Amino acid sequence: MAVYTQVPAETLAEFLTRFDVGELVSAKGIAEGVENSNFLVETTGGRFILTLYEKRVAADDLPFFMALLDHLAGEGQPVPPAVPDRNGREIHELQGRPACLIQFLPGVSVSHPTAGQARAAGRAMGAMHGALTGFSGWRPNSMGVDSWKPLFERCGSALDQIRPGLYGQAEAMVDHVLGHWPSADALPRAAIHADLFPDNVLMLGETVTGLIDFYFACTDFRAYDLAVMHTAWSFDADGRNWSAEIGDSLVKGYCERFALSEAEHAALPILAMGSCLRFFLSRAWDWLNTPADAMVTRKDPIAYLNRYRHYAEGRARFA
Ligand SMILES: Nc1ncnc2c1ncn2[C@@H]1O[C@H](COP(=O)(O)OP(=O)(O)O)[C@@H](O)[C@H]1O
Ligand SMILES: N[C@@H](CCOP(=O)(O)O)C(=O)O
Repeated sequence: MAVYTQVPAETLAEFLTRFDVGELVSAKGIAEGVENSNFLVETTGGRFILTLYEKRVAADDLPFFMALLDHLAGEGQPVPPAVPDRNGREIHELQGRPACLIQFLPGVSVSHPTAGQARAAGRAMGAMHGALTGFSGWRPNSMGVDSWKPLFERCGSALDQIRPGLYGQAEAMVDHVLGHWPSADALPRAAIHADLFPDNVLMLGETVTGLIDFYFACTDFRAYDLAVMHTAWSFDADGRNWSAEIGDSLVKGYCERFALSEAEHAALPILAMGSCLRFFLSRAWDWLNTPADAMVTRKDPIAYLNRYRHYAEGRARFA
């Protein structure tokens, strides 16, 4: 459960008076998510998501995320922009944290996507990339390739507390990925989501109703976004089994909406290995450093070591 910061009902009711959204009816902490504190807020005017930004989201980055969401919403993409207050402000402070009131979108995130759902999600990413070609905002990837070795070093030998021998395995992954990563100008760069896991795609049946959680969005290789999606969607939870059907459906759907160049397609395996390393490292760090009293379910880093091996050994491929 991701609620790091509690908001008393009186404080929330007072906060909502800044907006034209009616009066507070109910508020519930949201179980899903690991990064921020999220609440489902009902008012006499409708439903909203209240997000308090924690640890990895820097307040200075919020204007980029909000501009990205406003741009995508303006292009008709299914994303939830922030609700402005009566003075047009989207970014606020609540309980000492940066906070936004966000439009609520219908839909549920799927745990076991079908091929049809994977294809729809791939299409949604392709359409989002198309809509972002006109977006000029820029943000470096704070969880990108330059951060991986420092993060590995910060985890250090404590990795062996997660599983004996993990430090050496992680070191080999870092060496391989950094040694084979495409040079900065080798592939097209653009604004990307960078975390489009199934839990960040809301669906009703095979229709995508929402793309959410843009708080890792950044400028990076565009094809890296598809690689992240492939690593997140086409395996079972512990990363032991890969589904060619799901993986191929994602890529097929994506290419129905946005073209992949030959160079991007050829780079997908190393981009996927980089994605596995990135999520392995952030999960390992969180595993070792999440406060004992945080209402959050830690995510298993080994599931990303397992995925990495599939790509490294050619058992997971790109259509
Ligand atoms: N705009 C939204 N509309 C509907 N539900 C949302 C919206 N934003 C977030 N949620 C719900 O809150 C959960 C956590 O949000 P998310 O942004 O993924 O959190 P975190 O940043 O902590 O990972 C989502 O899985 C979803 O259930
Ligand atoms: N998707 C990442 C963690 C980031 O959490 P999210 O809830 O913001 O998607 C992972 O699974 O490690």
